[in-house]
Amino acid sequence: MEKQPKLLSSQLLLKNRLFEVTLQRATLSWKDTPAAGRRRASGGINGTLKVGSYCVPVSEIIAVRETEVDSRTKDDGRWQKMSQASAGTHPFAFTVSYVDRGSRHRWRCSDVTFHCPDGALCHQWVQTIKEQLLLLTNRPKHLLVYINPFGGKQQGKRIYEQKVAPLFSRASISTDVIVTERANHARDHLRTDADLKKYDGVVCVGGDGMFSEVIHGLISRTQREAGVDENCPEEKLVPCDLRIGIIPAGSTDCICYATVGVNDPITSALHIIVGDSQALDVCSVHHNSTFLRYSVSLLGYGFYGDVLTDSERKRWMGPARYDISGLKTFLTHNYYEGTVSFLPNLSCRYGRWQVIRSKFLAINAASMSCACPRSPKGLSPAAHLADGTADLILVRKCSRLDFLRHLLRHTSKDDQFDLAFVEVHRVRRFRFTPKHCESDSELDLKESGKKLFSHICRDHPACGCATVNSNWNCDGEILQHAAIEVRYVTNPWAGAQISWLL
Ligand SMILES: CCCCCCCCCCCCC/C=C/[C@@H](O)[C@H](CO)NC(=O)CCCCCCCCCCCCCCC
Ligand SMILES: Nc1ncnc2c1ncn2[C@@H]1O[C@H](COP(=O)(O)OP(=O)(O)OP(=O)(O)O)[C@@H](O)[C@H]1O
Ligand SMILES: [Ca+2]
Repeated sequence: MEKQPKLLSSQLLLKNRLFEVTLQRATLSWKDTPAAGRRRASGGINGTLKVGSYCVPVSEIIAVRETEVDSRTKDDGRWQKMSQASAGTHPFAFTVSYVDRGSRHRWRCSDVTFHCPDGALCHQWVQTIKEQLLLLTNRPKHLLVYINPFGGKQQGKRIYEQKVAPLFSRASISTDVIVTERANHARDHLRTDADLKKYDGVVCVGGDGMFSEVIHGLISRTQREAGVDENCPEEKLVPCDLRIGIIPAGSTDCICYATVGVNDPITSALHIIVGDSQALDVCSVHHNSTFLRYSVSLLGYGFYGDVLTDSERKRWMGPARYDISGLKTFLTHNYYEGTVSFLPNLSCRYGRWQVIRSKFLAINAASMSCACPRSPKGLSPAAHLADGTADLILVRKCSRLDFLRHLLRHTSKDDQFDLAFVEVHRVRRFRFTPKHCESDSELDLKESGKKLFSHICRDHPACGCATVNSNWNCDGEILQHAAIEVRYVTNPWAGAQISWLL
């Protein structure tokens, strides 16, 4: 193997001890020098070389700067007193901020300060690291940020200002920040007003609903500019070339959790800074030939539709609304009759549609795992993020106790699909027609002012336990139609590349 030359190698002081510091093969490393005598054992970062040795890939360096030398310096958040001798022999210093990978996918920004014997050497280190950082072309420089001040526990603004903005500024990322004033403010601004050429990405501070606003704004704008008709289900959409980042500040945060592994604002900010990206599946939802919405996480009819419908009236409760509405919906135990048709993801290009007519407690299409703090492995743990398919989970009518067994398995290691009344299919397209609008009378019913959910189930006139139709929960938004057709909007064979996370 060809030996790559060291870009830089010097003996520098770190916390009053001499370290051999090298920059080589896009990695900054430092290790105790033999002259430094016996060392206490110390844990490594980002892959330990050995005791007292550390390395950080340049791709995980956030920033480097020359530092004022005081006889006291701050390392790892603690004040260290530099000995007079060290301050005298090494009066120049530079600080490297880097990603410190913690446990369970949690990232933090740590600082390490190296002291140099002369100013020229210090300057050379800073310049060389800066030059290496400039080679990383996937990092964003200008971002457009939308903050939903009312998402989740209404902490979006504080989270951004206290945890995220200081990191963006340290990484020399410039931002235009818009605090939204109404629902769909971000979507409409992206769709028509925003000067997108100025930015390398769009960041939303909020939950899944804010991410949904951003993808709707960006996808619609891109299609309009390319002359693609979103209402036509057969049209192939043009991919957007802006990346989208999420700073989690919502109630479910499942898109963030399922892509990053944790819903932590600092971790997400660091992923954005280092330019990480992840393709996501996006599916389009149509009713007849009318475009309704795009979805990236869950399309849920029955249980999750009813939870959402009920929870919207309890928004003031914050994230707890889902637990209260979840309990209420569970106790109500509604089921819905209808026909699900789907195109399985088989290797044959012209697969056959399968049709299932039944009574369902829930019909869930998970385009990704939908992992979230309530369910760390998600609704469908094996669903892929960008394969052009969804896992269609059909939960047929069963007893409350059986449904509880199914729900409980979302919170444990047990298989939620290994139950007689649950089946799961990996699909590229699907349709649903509720029994009561099989003749396409749904719209007429709505227009004549009859609320569908006020209909009493014919099977249970006495108890009134079941309504005729549920609503679709589309990434946390209620759809206006129960009869829908869903397809993955990009090439079903290559996987979707429509939107991607920073
Ligand atoms: C007994 C405990 C069972 C716990 C079962 C937990 C399953 C949780 C599965 C969460 C799946 C989230 C899917 C993501 C959907 C997002 O696009 C959307 C927008 O953010 N969020 C929701 O719709 C928000 C959906 C939130 C749903 C919460 C459901 C809570 C059910 C509670 C049932 C209690 C039964 C207790 C009986 C004694
Ligand atoms: N300024 C605003 N005023 C009122 N609603 C807003 C505002 N900005 C955005 N919204 C709407 O708030 C809704 C919820 O936002 P968001 O997704 O951020 O939080 P959440 O619903 O609590 O979290 P999750 O979607 O993760 O469950 C979205 O539908 C969004 O359109
Ligand atoms: Ca998928």
